[in-house]
Amino acid sequence: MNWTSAGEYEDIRYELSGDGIAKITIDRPEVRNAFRPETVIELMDAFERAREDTSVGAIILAGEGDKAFCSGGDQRVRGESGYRVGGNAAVGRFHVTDLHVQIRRLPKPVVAMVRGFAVGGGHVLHVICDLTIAADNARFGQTGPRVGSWDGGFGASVLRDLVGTKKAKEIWLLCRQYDAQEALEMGLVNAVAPLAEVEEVTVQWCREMLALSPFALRLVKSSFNAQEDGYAGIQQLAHDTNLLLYGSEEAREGRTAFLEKRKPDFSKFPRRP
Ligand SMILES: CC(C)(COP(=O)(O)OP(=O)(O)OC[C@H]1O[C@@H](n2cnc3c(N)ncnc32)[C@H](O)[C@@H]1OP(=O)(O)O)[C@@H](O)C(=O)NCCC(=O)NCCSC(=O)c1cc(O)c2ccccc2c1O
Repeated sequence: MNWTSAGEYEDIRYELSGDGIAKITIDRPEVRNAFRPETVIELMDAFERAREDTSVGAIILAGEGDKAFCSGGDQRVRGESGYRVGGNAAVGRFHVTDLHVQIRRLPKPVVAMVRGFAVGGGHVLHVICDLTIAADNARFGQTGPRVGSWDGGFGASVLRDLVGTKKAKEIWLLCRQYDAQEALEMGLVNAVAPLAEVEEVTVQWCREMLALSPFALRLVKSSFNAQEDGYAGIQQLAHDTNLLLYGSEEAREGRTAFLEKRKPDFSKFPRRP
């Protein structure tokens, strides 16, 4: 696959396939692609770039190298109140909270391509993605309670939706690791491919989606989130469908009547049964 670099970053890479796929890669292999606040800020910028680019229809999230997708928050910059910008900011926070919401809200499918470890906050990242394609060397797990942390947000609720309550509790309470085949069997990933072929397979899945109606895919994603994300999810689905209403003659009559300072005439539009 020939990727073209399309953005200048320090901790990540942003690349385009040329046929509608953006690939965002966490590029910190020396720490198994752990993220620091700066990494998350760059990831958010790249996801926004992919969202705004109308030539992009699917996004791959990956980690550099074969050893890890992502090992979660960089423990070297973890402070008393979160992760610290520059490693020494007086007050830290969880920048990743906003990234989770951004990936859920992004109206294009996001596919995690997992090679090696997806653990801790790195595991949560793949859980939040719409699909996961795992290499046969992938290993999954939560590590929070081992390092004095946990994620009771999407990292618990969406995980439970995927694998069921007992299994989700097992994953969090025991901090075990699971291989790619076990992950497939429990519904944590969509497919497993040989390490050497995982990118080809991931791109193929993206291309299958690129051949489909982009607006239908947008609605599929927001309808799943509507149930899982409560009011915020309903808001996303409602606003997405309002985009469709805006394109109708009926809605145009309302806007045009306002601009022409007359009463709208909706009489010609059916009151659908
Ligand atoms: C990922 C591993 C299983 C890999 O093991 P392996 O044996 O292959 O490699 P090493 O252990 O030798 O690691 C190589 C090298 O990388 C460094 N490193 C690895 N992970 C991290 C990390 N997360 N932070 C910093 N550095 C890391 C390691 O120290 C080595 O460095 P050397 O200098 O010695 O070469 C294994 O490495 C592993 O288990 N890593 C830790 C995984 C982990 O516990 N992650 C943090 C979980 S908590 C979290 O991620 C988290 C983040 C958030 O933002 C949250 C926000 C809100 C709520 C909760 C959050 C949250 O829980």
